[in-house]
Amino acid sequence: MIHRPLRQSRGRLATIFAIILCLMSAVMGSYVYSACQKASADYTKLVSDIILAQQATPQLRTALEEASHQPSNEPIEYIDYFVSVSKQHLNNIQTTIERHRYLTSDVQYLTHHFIELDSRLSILNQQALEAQQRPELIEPLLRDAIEISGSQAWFYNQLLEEIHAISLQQRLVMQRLSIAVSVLLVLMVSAAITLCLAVIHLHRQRNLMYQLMLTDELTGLYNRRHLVEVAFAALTQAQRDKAPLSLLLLDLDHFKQINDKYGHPSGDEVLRQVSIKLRQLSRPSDTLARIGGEEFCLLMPSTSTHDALQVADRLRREIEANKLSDLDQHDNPTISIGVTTGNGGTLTFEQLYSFADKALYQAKALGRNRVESLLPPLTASSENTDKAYMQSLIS
Ligand SMILES: Nc1nc2c(ncn2[C@@H]2O[C@H](COP(=O)(O)OP(=O)(O)OP(=O)(O)O)[C@@H](O)[C@H]2O)c(=O)[nH]1
Repeated sequence: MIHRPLRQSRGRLATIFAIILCLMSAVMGSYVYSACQKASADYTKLVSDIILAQQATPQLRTALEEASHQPSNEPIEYIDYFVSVSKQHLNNIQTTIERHRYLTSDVQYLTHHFIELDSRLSILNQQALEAQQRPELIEPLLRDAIEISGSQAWFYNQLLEEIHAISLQQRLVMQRLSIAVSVLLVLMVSAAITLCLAVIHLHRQRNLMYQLMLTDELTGLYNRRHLVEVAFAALTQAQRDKAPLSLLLLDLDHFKQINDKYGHPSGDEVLRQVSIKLRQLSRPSDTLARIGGEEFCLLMPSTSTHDALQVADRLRREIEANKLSDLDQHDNPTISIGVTTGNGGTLTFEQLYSFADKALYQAKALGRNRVESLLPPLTASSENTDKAYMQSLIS
């Protein structure tokens, strides 16, 4: 049998372990959630926006270069077209970037290029308007536009490289994520198992505690607390059914001498052996309890005084005949028994007990190893009959 404090500390450990597992699961869960968000970000639209912008840039540049070789009013239109297409691409890219919050922080360092390119395109637009009045401005304007398209090409390249690096990170995150999910699953399963074990353990503890509360540790018989509870219910039932309820008080004779001669452990063994014998001899519907050192009680529902006296005498004879190997033959224990019966009246357990106790006292006084009965006043008339019957049994 496992020692009780050990059981308790095991239960506490299981609870602590379960709490730690739950906390770890929560931490892992939040990590998995954020990693999932990161890994699931879709940059396809952004990449296609950049590639479109990248593809448009050389065409615009070529058109601008061609326009610079044919001095006419047409370059202004080219510049207008260049500005509006470039602004549109920049806008698209910026909007898509803003939609991906994990990406925004990674490309933060490129933000000022956005602003710069945008403002340069706006200035170019203004200058194009002026150049309509002053044709000499067209040439420097075209040079500026070509330079801006170069900056754009560099910028788009940078962005693509950045996204490529981010997608590599994503793959890494995916790998870590799958490991984390596996760990999380293991943790959750362990937590569930530990919790189940803790619940089972607590349930067993509770049952054991309940059993300890109701039984006598030395003999395994019921204790006084349980007897009183059962007696209360049995008395109520007996009163309702107007049925008899008998109570036997059994006390080992000269038990002190056994203790003194053979020692306390042997005395304990005698108590255990006598308990086993009494349990074997009593009916399952009766309640047998150890209520004191060497004192036992047998509660017998629906049993008349006549039947109770028969049972008592059988118990007395069996205990007397039951030879215990540890003791010398003449030291074999005997018992004295006090019997009483409630006949459906309003007797309490304490009153019934005091009648049985007085009967037991009488049995001791009359020489021990015998059965005596004492009935409550209302049924006293039957007492003489029982006593006469008992006397015949004893003699
Ligand atoms: N070994 C053992 N002895 C116990 C236990 N409980 C009580 N006793 C002993 O039981 C003895 C009871 O002594 P007494 O009350 O004088 O009763 P007795 O010697 O049986 O004498 P009578 O009842 O008058 O026949 C005492 O010596 C107690 O120490 C127990 O759990 N184990």
